[in-house]
Amino acid sequence: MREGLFLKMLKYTSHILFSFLRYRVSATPTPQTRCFSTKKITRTTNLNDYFKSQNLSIQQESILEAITKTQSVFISGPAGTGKSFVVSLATELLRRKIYQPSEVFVTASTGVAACALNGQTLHSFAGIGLGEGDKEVLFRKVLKNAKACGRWRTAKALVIDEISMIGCELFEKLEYIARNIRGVAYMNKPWGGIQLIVSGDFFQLPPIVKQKQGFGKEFAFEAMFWNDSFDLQVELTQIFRQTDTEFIDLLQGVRRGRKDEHHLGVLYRCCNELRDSLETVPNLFPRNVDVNRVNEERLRRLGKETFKYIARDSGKNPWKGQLKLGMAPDELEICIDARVMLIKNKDLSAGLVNGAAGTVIDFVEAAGKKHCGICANGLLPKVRFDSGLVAVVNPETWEVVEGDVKLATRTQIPLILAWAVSIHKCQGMTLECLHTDLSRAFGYGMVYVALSRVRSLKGLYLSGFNSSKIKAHPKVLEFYDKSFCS
Ligand SMILES: Nc1ncnc2c1ncn2[C@@H]1O[C@H](COP(=O)(O)OP(=O)(O)OP(=O)(O)O)[C@@H](O)[C@H]1O
Repeated sequence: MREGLFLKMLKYTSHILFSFLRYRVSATPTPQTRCFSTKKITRTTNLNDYFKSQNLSIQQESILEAITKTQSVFISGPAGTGKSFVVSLATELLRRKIYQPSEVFVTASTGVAACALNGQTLHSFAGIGLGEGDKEVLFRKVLKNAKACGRWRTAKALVIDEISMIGCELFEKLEYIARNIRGVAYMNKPWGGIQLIVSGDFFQLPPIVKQKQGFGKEFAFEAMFWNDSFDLQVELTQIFRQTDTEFIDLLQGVRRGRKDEHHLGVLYRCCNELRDSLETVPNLFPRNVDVNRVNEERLRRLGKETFKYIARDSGKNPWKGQLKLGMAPDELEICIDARVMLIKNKDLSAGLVNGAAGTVIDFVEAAGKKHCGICANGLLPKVRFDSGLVAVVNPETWEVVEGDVKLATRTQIPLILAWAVSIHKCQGMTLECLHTDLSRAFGYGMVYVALSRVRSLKGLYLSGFNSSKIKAHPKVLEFYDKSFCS
């Protein structure tokens, strides 16, 4: 009886404590020169000291504390609030301190997002192929797949990044599989008792769903068990990517589909400021056909000798296939003066980070076997980054890891042509400057994703902009107003 009362009080106190996290606080800009400790978490790490060394915001720290207590958490918030950053720390924490590495599965809705976390797509983890068929059909499909069954049954924690692109139907089907595959003892628990760490911003790119007729629900938050799936739902509010308060306000408005006259004026001015210097600025396009066309045209226009780098892959499908869908291309063709962009963090302190743009200035002999056999002549590109830093870009390896086991790898030069990039591919990136042609923007959230990549208004150039392209889905607005009211 007493124990019941104690548990109730504990639940009530934690409810009060965490309900404050559901409320927004004003976006406070912070300096961007903070550096993070690269210290690894081990079983003996003192977590208070570790959190301090990471310069976490109060909200970020509270999330990690809740995760340490094995709570299931939904981490949301505007672009640049550090959702992915917290997810990476949470993964380390879960693997090194709370569970065994093999009990923690890291997934994302898309190949690009999964590769960024060295994880796998949610579809591959679940063993559901394309996810077609009703929940019972998929459940039986998973039962026939010993490896997928093994994953579901060993999982103690499941990380899902970029949830905005997972549809409601799929979320419900996966919950059903989790609940039914893990044995009778877990049938009454949401997700069969697996601790969920889910992250994403529903104001960003929505799911591409083939709707079952009459289903009527699109977003994962509309799922039957959404609220029961989490002990804590947090909207991070402190923005780290931008520091200029006017730009932060503008982005917050665009995120919620607001067409404030002052902000529209600012955006239309960004259209008028197109200059010659645009030659070197990355162009973000809504559609891949435009991306490929522009990159191809600009490469050929240079008329220089090109060098090809062919990705080297290991492992089996579907993991190998997932790496193909990631950022590193099958074949990278570049030449001197080609505009390129880094697609992996190489040296945070030197600013060699995912999204850093530059120009190829030379090809140099690779020391030792550093070219990893991905280019015929053994030469590696030397790039002058826009920050002024010059670096030879060595091959990097992307991995699909399950626990401590590598399922597949791809080795390639971590560069892509950067005259043009698709808005879908740059979700998650931070860019110093960009030009985006929004004339063919479609759907909800696309304008917001494009604009929020850049650190400041100084670096933003627009064309084809029309205020009707700023759109927030009414259901998303309602969900955020209900769940994180101010
Ligand atoms: N506590 C922090 N202190 C300083 N910088 C931080 C902190 N948290 C995150 N950042 C930095 O802010 C930038 C944006 O973080 P991140 O990409 O994780 O944001 P996000 O919310 O996932 O954005 P998006 O929705 O666009 O993917 C990164 O450069 C990251 O290193």
